[in-house]
Amino acid sequence: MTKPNLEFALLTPTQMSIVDRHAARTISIIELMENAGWAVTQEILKRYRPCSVLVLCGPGNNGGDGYVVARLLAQAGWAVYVSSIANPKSGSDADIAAKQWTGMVVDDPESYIKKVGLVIDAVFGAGLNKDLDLHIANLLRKAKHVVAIDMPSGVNGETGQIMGYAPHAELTVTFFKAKPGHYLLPGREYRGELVVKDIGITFEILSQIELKCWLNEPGLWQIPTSELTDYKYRRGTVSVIGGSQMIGAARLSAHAALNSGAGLVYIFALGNRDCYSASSPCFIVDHDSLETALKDLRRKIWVCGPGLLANEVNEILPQLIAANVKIIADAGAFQSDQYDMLKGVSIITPHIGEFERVFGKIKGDKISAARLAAKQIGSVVVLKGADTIIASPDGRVAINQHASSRLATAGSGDTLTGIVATLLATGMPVWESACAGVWVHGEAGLLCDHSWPSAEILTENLGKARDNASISKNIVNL
Ligand SMILES: NC(=O)C1=CN([C@@H]2O[C@H](COP(=O)(O)OP(=O)(O)OC[C@H]3O[C@@H](n4cnc5c(N)ncnc54)[C@H](O)[C@@H]3O)[C@@H](O)[C@H]2O)[C@@H](O)CC1
Ligand SMILES: [K+]
Repeated sequence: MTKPNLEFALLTPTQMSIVDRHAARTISIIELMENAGWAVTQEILKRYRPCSVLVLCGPGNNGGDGYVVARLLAQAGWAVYVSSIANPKSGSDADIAAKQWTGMVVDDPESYIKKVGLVIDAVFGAGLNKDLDLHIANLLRKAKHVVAIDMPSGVNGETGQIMGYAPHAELTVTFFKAKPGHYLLPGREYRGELVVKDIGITFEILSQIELKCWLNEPGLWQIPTSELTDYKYRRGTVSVIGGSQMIGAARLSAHAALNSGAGLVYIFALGNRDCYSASSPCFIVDHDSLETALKDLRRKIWVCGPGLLANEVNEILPQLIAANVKIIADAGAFQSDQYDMLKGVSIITPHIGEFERVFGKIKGDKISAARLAAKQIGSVVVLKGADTIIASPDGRVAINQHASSRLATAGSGDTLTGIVATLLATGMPVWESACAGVWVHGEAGLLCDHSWPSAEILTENLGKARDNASISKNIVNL
């Protein structure tokens, strides 16, 4: 069993409170709060000129951090006003921090919030457990420049969903590890610049937590690099089912497989064979039956779905599943709400519309929905979007932020299937192949020198994108 990656681990607020409890054995909460406040203050001093500041403090430890920031900014000579949105519980750590604030406490934050140069949002952090009251929302709504401690109040740290209201922060400073809500939409759009600060909690504590969620970055997975002794079969063989009518999608997928490093790419055409043959001298277009193709033990990776009609998928997919090959299913494979037909594939790559067609409307958050779907069909689910989620049936989830709107073009999904197929063909494990493929896809878009690449142009950048993903990283492991 490989050790979980610590560098890119994301912690839910619940996991973070477990970390706090373990940390409290060696470092007191009040000390952690002092460190947190100090860390936030340093980041503010780096970015803003001295100005008047209103610190909005909630009743919990997030508010406690706020009182520390207020004290340290005042010590630095800033004009600081504090407003207690709710008083901390008597004797609590936040209460201790509040008592150390001896400056101005204002009862009418409304009259200050528009006048001050900066608002520090220390209302709620990890402890947010219900929608923001209207009066808190209306107050925060008036703030112009906001620095959020841990999370903009109202952003759910686990799901990124907005609970009633949340301010748009320019900067969010969080502690020890980022939270999924910092990267999931819509939360990601509310947190501004994100800084993760060490506040004295050691990484060893993470061995007490069952890590389940990561940011999708190189180092979470490793892509094989090219070697002197490479030969085409070692690079990997990818086979793509080509539709009889919509022949562009399978070709894009096949091109993406070739350009991301597959040694051989076959197209098994269900019609229009000559068009497939003419489209690239590098494709091998099958002339024999599917049964014969599946007997070739080197052809273990198949793409099924791009450009396929429902009846074509219904005919081919069961044969591929029965042959026990690894399948990446996309597009045409998502035309029915019978998810049972996907059992036996390795990876599915639906966008939200396709996902909901197969698994039903997403109720609640996307991570839970993708995890459940992965479990239901026993396959890795790549739920595509601006915050693509890659969920494994064993519960692991990666959130991808390495992408841009350059990927929002027809055929872009077909290229993703080709990349993922190539990586799977290298022998990488399934979830890791999907994660790495999503990152490489995003990188191919970012490498374009303009904002509007076609899917064909994306495929041209894939070799370089794969190289960039392979650049060795120092991986921190327990
Ligand atoms: N994670 C860490 O290592 C550390 C965390 N600290 C801070 O502690 C915070 C977490 O502290 P807490 O667990 O006390 O949680 P919070 O400070 O986020 O708030 C919890 C309190 O707010 C109430 N509340 C939650 N949502 C509400 C709503 N919508 N309306 C009204 N009341 C609501 C809760 O009932 C509870 O009383 C973190 O966000 C961080 O800022 C630091 O102080 C120290 C170190
Ligand atoms: K906050």
